[in-house]
Amino acid sequence: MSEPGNDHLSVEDFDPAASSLTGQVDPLVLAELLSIRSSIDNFDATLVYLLAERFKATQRVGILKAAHQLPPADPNREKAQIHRLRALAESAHLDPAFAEKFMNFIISEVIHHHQAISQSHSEVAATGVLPMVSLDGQGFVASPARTDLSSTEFPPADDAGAHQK
Ligand SMILES: O=C(O)C(=O)C[C@]1(C(=O)O)C=C[C@@H](O)C=C1
Repeated sequence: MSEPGNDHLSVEDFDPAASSLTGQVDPLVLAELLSIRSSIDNFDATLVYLLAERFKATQRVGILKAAHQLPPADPNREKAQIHRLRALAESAHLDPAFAEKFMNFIISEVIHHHQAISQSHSEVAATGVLPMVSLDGQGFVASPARTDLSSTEFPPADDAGAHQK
């Protein structure tokens, strides 16, 4: 059984009834709290899946940008995104300032990933060894089996610059 906070906690180890309030509040109140928390748990799981899909998409952007030597950040795109998200947040009765802060937090993480991809792309060009970038905070994993640059996932050379025009 893994401890909470352990990096390798498995989903099955989750105790939905874990609470510091157990034994300290009316059992009926605790039951209602746990019932609401079961929805919160579903929302949180969905957030993780949504974020994972978003990071999969931004990883593709990072690879594209690295392959075409484009800068990791696009400030005008960010301004437009934040403007739109603030409006969406307002209409959804979510604090726009929170929406902006959350979005900026995600985007800054994406930019770090882009920088890591760009650096590994340069290293591939310099060494001919293809590293793989992980999105789970574990850093780079060398891939000794992949040294043939003719079949990397980067767009082919004749594609270079196609999106810069
Ligand atoms: O769309 C891009 O160009 C991205 O790199 C993705 C993204 C984002 O996470 O939405 C991240 C960094 C950029 O500054 C703008 C947007």
